[in-house]
Amino acid sequence: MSSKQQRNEECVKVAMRCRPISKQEIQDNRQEIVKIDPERGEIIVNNPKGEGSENKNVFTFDVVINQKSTQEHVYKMTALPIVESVLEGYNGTIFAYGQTGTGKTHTMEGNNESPDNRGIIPRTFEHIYRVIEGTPSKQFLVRASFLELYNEEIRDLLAKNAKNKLQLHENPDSGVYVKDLSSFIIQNPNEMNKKLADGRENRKVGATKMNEGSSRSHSLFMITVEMSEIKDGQQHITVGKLNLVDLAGSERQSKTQATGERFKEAININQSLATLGNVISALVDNKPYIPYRDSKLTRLLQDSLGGNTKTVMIANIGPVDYNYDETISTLRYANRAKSIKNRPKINEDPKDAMIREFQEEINRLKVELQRKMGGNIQIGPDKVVEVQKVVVVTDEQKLKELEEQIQREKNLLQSTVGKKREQIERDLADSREQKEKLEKQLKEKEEQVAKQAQEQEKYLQQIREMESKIIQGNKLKETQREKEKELIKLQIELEQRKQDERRNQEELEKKSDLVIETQKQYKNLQEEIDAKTKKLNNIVERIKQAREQTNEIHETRLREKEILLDENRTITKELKLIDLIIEHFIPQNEVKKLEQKLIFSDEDGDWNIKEDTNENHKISRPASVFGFKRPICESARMAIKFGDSNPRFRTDNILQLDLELPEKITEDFDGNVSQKVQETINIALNEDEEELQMMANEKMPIVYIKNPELISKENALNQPRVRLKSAKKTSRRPQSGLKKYQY
Ligand SMILES: Nc1ncnc2c1ncn2[C@@H]1O[C@H](COP(=O)(O)OP(=O)(O)OP(=O)(O)O)[C@@H](O)[C@H]1O
Repeated sequence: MSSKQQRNEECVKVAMRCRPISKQEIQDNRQEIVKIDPERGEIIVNNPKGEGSENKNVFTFDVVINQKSTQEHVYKMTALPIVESVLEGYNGTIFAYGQTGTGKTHTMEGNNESPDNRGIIPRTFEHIYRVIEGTPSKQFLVRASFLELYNEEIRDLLAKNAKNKLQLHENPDSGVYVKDLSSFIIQNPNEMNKKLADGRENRKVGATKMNEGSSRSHSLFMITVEMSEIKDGQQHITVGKLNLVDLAGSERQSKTQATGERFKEAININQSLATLGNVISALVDNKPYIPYRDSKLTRLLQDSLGGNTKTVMIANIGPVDYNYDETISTLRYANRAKSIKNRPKINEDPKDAMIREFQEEINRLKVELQRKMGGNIQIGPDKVVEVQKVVVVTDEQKLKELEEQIQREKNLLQSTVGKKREQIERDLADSREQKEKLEKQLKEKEEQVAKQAQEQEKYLQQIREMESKIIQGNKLKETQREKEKELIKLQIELEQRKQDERRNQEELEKKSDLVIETQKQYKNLQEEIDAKTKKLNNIVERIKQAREQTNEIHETRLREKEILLDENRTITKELKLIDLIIEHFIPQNEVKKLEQKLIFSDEDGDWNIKEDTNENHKISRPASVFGFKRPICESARMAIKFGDSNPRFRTDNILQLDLELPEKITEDFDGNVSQKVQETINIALNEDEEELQMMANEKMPIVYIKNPELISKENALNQPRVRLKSAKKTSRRPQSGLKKYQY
């Protein structure tokens, strides 16, 4: 936003007015909860249910008006500066807001009981015409319209048929306007008051439990003041528009006990007021979208809230405990509205100014009149142009001169006619016939003059009528107005300074509150930081301890690993020896046979001999021989024949027989190992350690070591799982001194 725009910014001025306690409230023994300090612009509302410092609500406004203030004071403090601005060409809005029965209509219209009771609207009328009277340098055209917004429908209160509903329209130049709304040119305050009274007659008013004569609609009295001035030979037109708004009261259905039509009215009233609240909030929060279109009320007030208008909001409240909630709600509403920024500017030379049209029409009529007169008294064309020029600069003096000229010409004409009549009478004797002829000519001339005079009168009448609509001040009142203007200017300046000081003070207080709050927060933060630092130190200490423990565990594990490796080496060594012995001293086919018969049992974690179910492996015996207990071979039979009582070959059942020893082909061991065997053993024992490392896999989870208790489970699990080199071959009874270890 440019600095120029910022300079033009002006906040909505908010005034608060509290009405006096009513007779009914006194009768009901109601407690007064509102205290007002007009000097400080402060209002304190005590919460009837609250306790201690909690029960005080303090608000500051640009203007606060207490219960005893006069209507004149209210006018001076709120409307007067706005009306002065409207007469300079600004737009202005004065609107009263508040709970039902708090004095909005009293503030805006007042009552007719006495002149002192007149409200803002009638005082505005007087003010406007007083200023006009004291400003002869300008011409004014004042128009008035009056409408109400009832159940979201717009009605023209000054129309012949006030029931017709009107529509809202918008155009880029003049903004939102009401189509076909009647507008009356008004020349004085009395006429204006008459229009206000006429409109009031048509306005929807009903009794609620809260207010006998409650306004059931929002009303809007619009005054347009067009001003024309000649400056440096140039015509300047400015237009000021003033909206005087009396809103219907916000209310709670529970309190008003409204039903039927009243209930519907109340819903609509509350709805449009809620929208007004939303617009205020959106403007204050600088939202990108302002919901003006949500109700007709906000559309009508669009220019007054956040637009090109100087706005005063008067928040009306009641003084007693019963209305505490509504009072606080109104004050909060008003407090927010204080921050709305408008950008008022003078409306200069608008295209559609009516005063320009009027002036042009008057000039046209005057030129026409001059032309007619000129034609009669035979004024040359050059002279007409001159007259035309004079007429263009219209004023009362010039018109008088014109009338005098007409009169002079009339007199001249009459004296000429008189002289001619004398001449005719003198010549009468000469010829009767000539006399009659001349008389006829004279009569025709007289008729012509009369007709012309009539026509001139008609034009003059028309001009006078149009000119009367344009009002112009009086020289005599000019000095008085100048003085009054000076005084008002000083008063406004003084009041503005006070209000600025108040706003600055409030801003300062807000800032110091913020500083205190920040300090408090800082203190809290410092405490939080201290607590967290303490926690952090504890955690660091615990981490340190944990690290030390981890190192210890690590070292233990390394030691355990070493031991385990050591054990592994020993086992591997032993296993290799066993392997070697098997390889070299047990026949391979026997080893294979045994391997096939052996099976590892997961249950008991040991090798068992498998039961051979293969039929082919079963020993087939010879079929039984009759007369013998069991099968018997041929040689046994022969032996029986030769008297042998136990002729069976003992080899029939080798398990019951001693082994038939093979023929001895080795020498007895005499303590000296042959060189070949010794070399083989040495190779096995000196083999690379890595190859000796043996770990069982899941199928072979058992190894035999000397000290299994030295291997922790953890270590065992972390060992690389390597299948025993000759697991099958070595899976036999362990060497003495080795113990079974299972991973
Ligand atoms: N400042 C005041 N001094 C004396 N009487 C007042 C004042 N304000 C209001 N009253 C009286 O209180 C009554 C209610 O006031 P008024 O009708 O103006 O309220 P309202 O806010 O316009 O109500 P509604 O919203 O229902 O139209 C009227 O009788 C009025 O004369």
